[in-house]
Amino acid sequence: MTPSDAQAQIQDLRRQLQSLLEAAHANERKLDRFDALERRLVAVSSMEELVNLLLVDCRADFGLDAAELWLLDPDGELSRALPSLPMVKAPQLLDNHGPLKDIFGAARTTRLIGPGHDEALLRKAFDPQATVRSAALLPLIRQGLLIGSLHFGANDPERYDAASGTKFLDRLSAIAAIAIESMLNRERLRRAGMTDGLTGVHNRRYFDHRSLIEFSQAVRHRYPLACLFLDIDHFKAINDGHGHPAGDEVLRQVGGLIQRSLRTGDLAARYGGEEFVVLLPRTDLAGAREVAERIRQMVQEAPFVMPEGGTVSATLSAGLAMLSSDATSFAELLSAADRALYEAKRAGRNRTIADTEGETA
Ligand SMILES: Nc1nc2c(ncn2[C@@H]2O[C@H](COP(=O)(O)OP(=O)(O)OP(=O)(O)O)[C@@H](O)[C@H]2O)c(=O)[nH]1
Repeated sequence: MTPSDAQAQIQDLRRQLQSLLEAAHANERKLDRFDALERRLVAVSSMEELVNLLLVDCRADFGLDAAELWLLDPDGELSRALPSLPMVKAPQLLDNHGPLKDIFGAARTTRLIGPGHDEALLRKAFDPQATVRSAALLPLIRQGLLIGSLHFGANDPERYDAASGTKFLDRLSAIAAIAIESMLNRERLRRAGMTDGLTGVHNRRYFDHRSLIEFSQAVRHRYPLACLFLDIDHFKAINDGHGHPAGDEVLRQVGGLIQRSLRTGDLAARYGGEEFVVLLPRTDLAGAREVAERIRQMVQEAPFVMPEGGTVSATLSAGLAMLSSDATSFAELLSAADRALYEAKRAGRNRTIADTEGETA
């Protein structure tokens, strides 16, 4: 070997060493980023924070071009809860396992897709506008069940290829699945604490809390606030004539019907047995009367279909009051609406009566 050959060999070895060092540094940085992400994942405190972390922050931190989260939501629980949450990008909710099966089949392990492979799957897994050329599709599994999937996509065709290792990604998907499951459980508990178990509308506890906020907002910003008390007529006779479960079913359906008649920002709650209360912020007397009458008529016309067959009919009475300009407490509004309800019952039921004492509109 000549001195110049030896020199060239040393140069070559230096280059190899340099590139190994760079790869080691790159891996270390990658490990640090995963580490930081894992720590943030286990510390999130709300569903929206978790979704933003997986879809927005991950994308920025890892230099991805697309990120998607699919969550299985067979009974529509998430589709009811998520729209009210402030999220930059929402997860896609699946009402069945089909799309997850298309990706993972029976294997349910991380799938790396490089260029020229499974392009139809890439189009399914990402927004059609994203020009994803390679991707990592991560299954989210909890207690042996596939609960969703997390998709990372890159325009760079070399970013993910089938031969790469998936150790980091497997770990990330396991932690993401735990974080999602515990967030869903927390969200369920939170909602259960403010929801009436039978009718699905808010419970009295939540109403007591929210009504004080609505009251002070209406006073501060000087906008009208209407309160309705809605009480099913002769409910005892429904229970006595058709049985308690039939009474429960009527209550459940009336609750749903009230909820569907309201706008976002209105508040409906089950106040007691067969009595509901509704708060309508920024609504004047005429508007509130219209809402009460709409609900009353819908109840009057509804055949309440029973699960074991047959129908039950019902009517309800409504008492309506407006927050008066000199009101000093929310209780005054409640008792005015209650008084009006009493009048509606006394006048023959199945009607709406507005309290006139505190009326300002
Ligand atoms: N099925 C069922 N019944 C309930 C529930 N909560 C309260 N009730 C019943 O609702 C009935 C209310 O009866 P009342 O207060 O006498 O009033 P009403 O028969 O509706 O008569 P008016 O309000 O005067 O038209 C009672 O028989 C309660 O037992 C419930 O969750 N489910």
